[in-house]
Amino acid sequence: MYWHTFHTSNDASGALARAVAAEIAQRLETQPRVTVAMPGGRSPVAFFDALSREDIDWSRVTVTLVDERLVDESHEDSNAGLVRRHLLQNRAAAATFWPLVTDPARPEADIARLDKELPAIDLVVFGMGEDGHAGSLYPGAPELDEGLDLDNPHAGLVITPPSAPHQRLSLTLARLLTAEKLYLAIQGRAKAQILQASGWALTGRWPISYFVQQAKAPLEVFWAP
Ligand SMILES: O=C1O[C@H](COP(=O)(O)O)[C@@H](O)[C@H](O)[C@H]1O
Repeated sequence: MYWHTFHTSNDASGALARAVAAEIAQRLETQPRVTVAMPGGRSPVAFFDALSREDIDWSRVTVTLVDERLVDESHEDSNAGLVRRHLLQNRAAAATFWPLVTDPARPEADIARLDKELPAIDLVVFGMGEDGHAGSLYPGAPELDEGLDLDNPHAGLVITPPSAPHQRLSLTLARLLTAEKLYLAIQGRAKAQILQASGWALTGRWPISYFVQQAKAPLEVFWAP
């Protein structure tokens, strides 16, 4: 795990946008397309706005999500809506968006679609809650073991968070760890403490620990107090 520490969340968002854009540009030199899975929630707005202005060949970039709430895209809590409003703008308007949820009433149909059609993910940018949830892999969710099972053959699953609104469709840990690089964007001392503690115990109490204690994909942390 590599930590990058910044004075302000704006500094962290700008640096993360530059790092992700540089990684995409470098990959586009040797591969035809790049696919990036993005976070939702409240935190990524400044990062999305900065990344949308980066000068890369967005026409060869596919953007998908790490997780999505089972709501219509017009709902204020939709992660797809957030990506459309803040990332698929400016230069990034040329990117292709690959939504996780097309019918919130039938997530099992979207899970089958993910298994068949989700492109290979090159990069993952994700966030973490103060309870240690990563993406929508929530502690205490009845489906958590399935989501953390590295032998789970499915790309996604429905998650029922015990302490947050909406059922979710989340990519599985197994699928997220197929990425070649992981970027974790977090803010605040409480999240930093959880992340540090998660280095000591691999536990469903802090699902983030499964990303910290793995050797498949390098994890870069962008943090500001
Ligand atoms: O519910 C979610 O929460 C996490 C963390 O969100 P944040 O706003 O506290 O950073 C987020 O990464 C995830 O994609 C989202 O659906």
